[in-house]
Amino acid sequence: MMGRRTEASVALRHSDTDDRPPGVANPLPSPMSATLTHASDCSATDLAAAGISVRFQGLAAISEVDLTVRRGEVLGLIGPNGAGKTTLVNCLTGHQRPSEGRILLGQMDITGWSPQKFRRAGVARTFQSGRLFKDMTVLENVETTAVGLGRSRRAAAREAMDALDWLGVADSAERLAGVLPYTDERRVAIARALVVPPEYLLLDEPAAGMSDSECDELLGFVNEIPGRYGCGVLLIEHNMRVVMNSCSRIVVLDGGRRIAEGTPEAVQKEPGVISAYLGEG
Ligand SMILES: Nc1ncnc2c1ncn2[C@@H]1O[C@H](COP(=O)(O)OP(=O)(O)OP(=O)(O)O)[C@@H](O)[C@H]1O
Repeated sequence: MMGRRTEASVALRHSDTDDRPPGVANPLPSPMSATLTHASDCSATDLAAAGISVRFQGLAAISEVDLTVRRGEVLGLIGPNGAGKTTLVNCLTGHQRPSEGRILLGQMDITGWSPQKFRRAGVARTFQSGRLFKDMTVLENVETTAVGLGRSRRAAAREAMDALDWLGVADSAERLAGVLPYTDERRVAIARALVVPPEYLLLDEPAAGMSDSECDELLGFVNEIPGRYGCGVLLIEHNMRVVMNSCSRIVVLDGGRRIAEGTPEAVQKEPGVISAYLGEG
């Protein structure tokens, strides 16, 4: 995982359009400037955190954070290690109950729902660790999710193969998930999250530990998800080159607080962001 200074140096050097790598699609048109968004501004279908705080035995992991994910966008969530990114995603997917604040799906308050209920409502995620069932085949891993979401076995098998095929891992369908190479494991985890198409997909460092080319290839798929599946994507990613190329909008956390939000160009010029990454006061 990259440290503060390394991430910053990449972020601050980067120009958002000029050196886009092969395989990484053009970013979506930017829907907003660097203005802040609050849950009360969100549309009927947005997924939003409204004033979310989480405390662990007195430690404030995140404090009064607002964030809105919209259908059709790739929203980047960045911040130094320990900034609260995973905790926020856990709240947005039902894996962590906030100490304060609300999670909204459109106008519906879904705070406190179970992760299964979030998924049935259309909010899917992947984890930093793949969390595949290692003694099941790749196909069974994806198929089981679809059956759990109400698909017949036949429809589940078909949709699972479609998702695996699109992500380039259909050849591994009958292999045990436990023997997959790391990059394929990540792709299968995304296939599982997409199998009954969600309205929102939250990806927690999907390319962590990959080489630059593996990372670009995977993020090429991520960029296509909104167009192909019609959903909104929230992407936690430490590789700033990838974030700046992939995301139409970025939210920055530091010390559990949201310190900036806006387009990649706007965010990387924010003094608070530069300071957070450089550790300057
Ligand atoms: N279950 C927990 N119990 C106690 N403290 C926790 C727990 N989960 C997270 N924390 C703390 O909350 C803070 C935010 O952690 P979190 O994992 O959300 O940050 P992050 O931005 O995702 O970090 P990283 O980039 O390293 O994955 C950290 O100080 C972390 O140690």
